[in-house]
Amino acid sequence: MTAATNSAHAPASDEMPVATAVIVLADGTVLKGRGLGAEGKAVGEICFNTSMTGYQEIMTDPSYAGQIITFTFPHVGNVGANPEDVETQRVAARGAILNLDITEPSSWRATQGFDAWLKANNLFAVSGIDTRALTHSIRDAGAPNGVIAFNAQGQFDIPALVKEAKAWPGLDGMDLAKDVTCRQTYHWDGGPWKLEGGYQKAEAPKYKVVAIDYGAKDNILRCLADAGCDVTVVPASASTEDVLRHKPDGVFLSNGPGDPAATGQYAVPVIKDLIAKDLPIFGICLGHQMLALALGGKTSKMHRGHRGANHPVKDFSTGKVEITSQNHGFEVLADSLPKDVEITHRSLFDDCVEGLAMKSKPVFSVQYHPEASPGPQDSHYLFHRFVENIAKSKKK
Ligand SMILES: NC(=O)CC[C@H](N)C(=O)O
Repeated sequence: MTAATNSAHAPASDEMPVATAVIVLADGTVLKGRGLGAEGKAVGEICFNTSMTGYQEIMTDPSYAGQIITFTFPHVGNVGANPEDVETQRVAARGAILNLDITEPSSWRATQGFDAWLKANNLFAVSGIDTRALTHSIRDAGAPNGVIAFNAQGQFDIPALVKEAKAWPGLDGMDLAKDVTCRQTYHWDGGPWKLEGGYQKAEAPKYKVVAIDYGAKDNILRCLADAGCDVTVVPASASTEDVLRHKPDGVFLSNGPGDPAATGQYAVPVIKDLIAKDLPIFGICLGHQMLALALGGKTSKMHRGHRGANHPVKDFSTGKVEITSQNHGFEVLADSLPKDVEITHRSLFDDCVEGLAMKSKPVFSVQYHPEASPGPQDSHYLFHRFVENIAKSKKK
């Protein structure tokens, strides 16, 4: 982008009494708006998400570590925040870029305003930005690095912020799973959410699953528990022995932030060992990418990535199209996959690999988010596919 832009719905920057927040991109572009949440600043990759709901789940998805999220939907914050709609307790995203100001929360579930929630989580946000223009620029030029800064007095050292944005190395080659993974092994015992009574206890589990946490969203763990898995969560650095000690019937590889090639340095050898043990394996997003690496494939950074809750994906095993929730900036390169791996799912937007499976073993993964949260639940069947694989392999 070359010029400062402001929303048609918000006063232009020169009419604004004081711009209390800025977005400063590495190319020197400055976008001015109103600060929300906590005062301070953060540097990261500026991406966009097209979901119309679920801003709290998006902000708490650990896969957004190192990223500042532009919400293309203009009304963000209008149903407030509550303690249930979070995907992790430690927020990893670095900030939010909004078009309209946050209004008073209007939902029976809200316990606080989104602004207060951002502040309580030490997150920086800016409203009054022409998010449409910013999104078009990301679409055309790729996701830029930038700084989000909120200062109530409107005092910003712009050249220093440009320097900071330029100096940030970017997500390519960055391992962030080590920052967001759990510190210790724990047992997951949360179940699905019901309108009456909120989160339930899961039904009596049938199978033991170890979930390797590279930055797992809680709803994945809830979906595994709901499908009949007794889930033990281990840190990203867990060794093969650490995983096998729990005598799992199956292993789950979680989503997570950063570059799979960087995270794979320590995770891929463990995944290779687990494949060799013939354990049923299911991977989601970063887990899918690292499974591909363990199988001999390659990943690379996408131009703008896929982030939203309306991405059509085709499942070639059934011929069905499902509308999926997505959040990825890296992809598995189809041509890099060995013969024993088939591509099971592809994006109907750009043909990108969205799922793969080994032909000879009960090992499969998807690039998108079947747990939704937010988004449609078309893909929940994958948790049952994993459990069926476990049931079959136990019968052998
Ligand atoms: N949601 C995820 O697991 C994201 C995976 C990876 N960090 C990517 O951006 O592609």
